[in-house]
Amino acid sequence: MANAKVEINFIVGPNRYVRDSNLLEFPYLQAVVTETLRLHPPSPFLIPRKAESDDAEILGYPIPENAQILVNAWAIGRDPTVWENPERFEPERFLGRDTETIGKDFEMIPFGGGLRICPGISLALRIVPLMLASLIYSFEWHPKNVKNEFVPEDLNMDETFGFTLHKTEPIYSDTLERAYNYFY
Ligand code: HEM
Repeated sequence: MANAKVEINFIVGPNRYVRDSNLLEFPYLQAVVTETLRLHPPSPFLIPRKAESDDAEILGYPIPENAQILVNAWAIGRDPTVWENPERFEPERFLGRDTETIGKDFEMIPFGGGLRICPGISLALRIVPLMLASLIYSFEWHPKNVKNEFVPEDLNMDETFGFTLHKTEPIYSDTLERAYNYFY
């Protein structure tokens, strides 16, 4: 977050708003978003498929006709044969890499792939960084543990699986509460 904040402050300067035209100037922030989508894909099993015939085979496993198929996008993004230190959050691994390859090279498929790839991918890859950049630029974020201390290692990063993936224990933030009280 500190790296992203330095990058955003450098480009946006004081007393202004983050604009969508700034996005190409935030390579680190873009890498943070891509790394987040790799480790925490919001749709961990994509949208279920159905095998339409009985002659399908995947890696030698026969797939019965009408079987419901879930693609584990969460596991693909953490495949140790593809990713170095797969469990580590390292945005640097994406610096200099083109996000246009998401969904095409199948190393990570947070938006699915092929004919039924998420049609909102282009919008999402602009709106999410814009929103995140605005939040980082406009607020100080200090996630606290139950003892009201900021200890990054204490953050519970467990996830609950379902049609969408979410944090089991929400991040509490004074800033979030202040922002909420301000608006409501
Ligand atoms: C970070 C944001 C988003 C993520 C991670 C995401 C992810 C996905 C995934 C994984 C699928 C299933 C693809 C598959 O099964 O192969 C999907 C489908 C879809 N998404 Fe998204 N999506 C996002 C944002 C959006 C937005 C902004 C829109 C629309 C404006 C959108 C519209 C759709 C639609 C209509 C489908 C169904 C496509 C079909 O079945 O043919 N998504 N999305």
